[in-house]
Amino acid sequence: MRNELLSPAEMAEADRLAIAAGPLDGYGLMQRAGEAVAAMVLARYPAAKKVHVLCGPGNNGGDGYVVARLLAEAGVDVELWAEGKQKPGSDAALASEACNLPVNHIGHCYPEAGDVVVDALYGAGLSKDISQHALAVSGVSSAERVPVISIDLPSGVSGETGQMRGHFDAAVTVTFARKKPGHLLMPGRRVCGEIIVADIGIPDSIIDQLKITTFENTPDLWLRWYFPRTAIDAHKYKRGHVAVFSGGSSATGAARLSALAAARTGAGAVTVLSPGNAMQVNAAHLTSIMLRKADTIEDIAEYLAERQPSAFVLGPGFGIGERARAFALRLLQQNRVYDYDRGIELWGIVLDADGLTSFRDNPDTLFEASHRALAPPLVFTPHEGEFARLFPDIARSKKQSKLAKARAAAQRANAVIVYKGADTVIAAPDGHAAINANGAPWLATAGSGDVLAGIIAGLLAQGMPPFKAACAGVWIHAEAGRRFGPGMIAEDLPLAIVPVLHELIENQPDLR
Ligand SMILES: NC(=O)C1=CN([C@@H]2O[C@H](COP(=O)(O)OP(=O)(O)OC[C@H]3O[C@@H](n4cnc5c(N)ncnc54)[C@H](OP(=O)(O)O)[C@@H]3O)[C@@H](O)[C@H]2O)[C@@H](O)CC1
Ligand SMILES: Nc1ncnc2c1ncn2[C@@H]1O[C@H](COP(=O)(O)OP(=O)(O)O)[C@@H](O)[C@H]1O
Ligand SMILES: [K+]
Repeated sequence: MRNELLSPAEMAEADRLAIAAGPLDGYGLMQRAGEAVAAMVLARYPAAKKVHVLCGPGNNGGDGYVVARLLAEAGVDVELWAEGKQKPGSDAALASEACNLPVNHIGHCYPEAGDVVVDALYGAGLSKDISQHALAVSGVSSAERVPVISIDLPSGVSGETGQMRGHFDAAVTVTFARKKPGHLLMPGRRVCGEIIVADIGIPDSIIDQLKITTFENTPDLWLRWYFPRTAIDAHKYKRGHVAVFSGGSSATGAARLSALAAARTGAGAVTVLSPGNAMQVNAAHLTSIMLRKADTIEDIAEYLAERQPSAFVLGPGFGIGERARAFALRLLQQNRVYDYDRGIELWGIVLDADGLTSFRDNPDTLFEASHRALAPPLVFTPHEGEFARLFPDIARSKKQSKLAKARAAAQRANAVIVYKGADTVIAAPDGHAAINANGAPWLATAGSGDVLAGIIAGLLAQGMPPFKAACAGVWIHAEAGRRFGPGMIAEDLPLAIVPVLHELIENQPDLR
């Protein structure tokens, strides 16, 4: 499955290249788009009393005229409703000329129960708020439970940002060639319904020419080439050793959740680094996970020299303040270690929660350390609040999408950013980014983020490159939560990832 996400500008470029390469011209692509939508409507809604096709002035509307013509030819009762002025000579104008149905003004459209609405008002060209008339049709459709089939995007949703300027609530959205970021980013994702990607004759070779750097986060992105393989002669330290910093005696649970998750993800050994005052409570709750005292910078230096762990988690339940800053900066002083034989980084750091918030007053000290030439691979896992503390100006931007914000932050921090939420975005400093879409609201439970940090560290420790480790970690975490469903608490998650891992490995013969 191809999982590139195309911005509206990239889609327009694909369109241009496809038309230049032939054999289809713009009008031909529009016919194919209309055919795909009409076929879907006929297959899904064979008993529709009436199909209302709403056409805007641009090419989205053009697709709509093709749909209306094809459905009418198939014997469906079709009514056409339009708004806006078409450009004379445009493909859309040609499509409307080829459709002989009477055109009514959208202001008079009142769909009734049993009807179907095809929303072909605005797609990639959305440039302002949708009209009151369009909103009224959307409202009546929802109230009457009339299914809306949106062409390309629910009108009002930006394909670039997922932001909405008034909107339709689609049952199905049919888009072309590839999904767009707006199909996966909130709030747009909420109103797309089922998303169908139709092939309209733009070949993969054209998409390849665009050098796309935005992807839907699916296993295709990281499973085949990057997922850790466990060598037949592995021993525990060869499988990676994760160290997780614990908070003080009343805040140790978060670190243990991370530690357990790292171990379940396949790290061969995991150690909780605990303040002296929390050793007792940690010891009482750990079995396979090791425990070691780490109160000072010197303790960390000693540990680093002695055990050479392959990944750290710093932040969950750690406490905000000078100690977190000092520990993080000490880890960042350590040089990266690249194993040229195996082609892997030998260690990396996941900074989460308090590890991020501790730098809110002076994030530049963190960024200076992360930009040092030999600094180790870094993954930050902020939720929205933590993101705003570290990157307040980026967070404030009204214009930028969550995708653009995560990219800007990754560049500034020279770290992989996992900008969490229902539409988690993973972005790398080199501009690659992925949007995650397999989660479920059950994941919004205290400690869930701590588990995610542990999963990512577990993968980093096994030599997975940081962007791929972050993408895989987010997907596995989301998949485990989605499958577990209601009633899940963070304690359940480390065990819930096991069947997900089994399935991934089953589906990839050379990982078995
Ligand atoms: N390969 C492909 O990509 C293919 C794409 N195809 C289809 O083309 C679609 C993109 O077409 P498009 O570029 O003509 O843009 P579209 O969304 O029809 O709107 C542009 C017009 O609407 C106007 N307008 C915008 N918002 C408005 C508002 N809220 N309220 C009122 N007016 C508003 C805007 O006005 P302006 O900003 O110019 O003032 C302009 O006149 C794409 O989504 C897909 O369906 C297929 O044909 C097959 C191949
Ligand atoms: N509505 C949702 N749908 C899918 N995933 C969600 C949703 N809400 C939260 N999540 C995920 O749950 C996790 C919560 O992490 P975080 O906010 O750090 O929680 P905590 O600090 O309690 O561990 C993140 O991975 C986030 O992406
Ligand atoms: K639309």
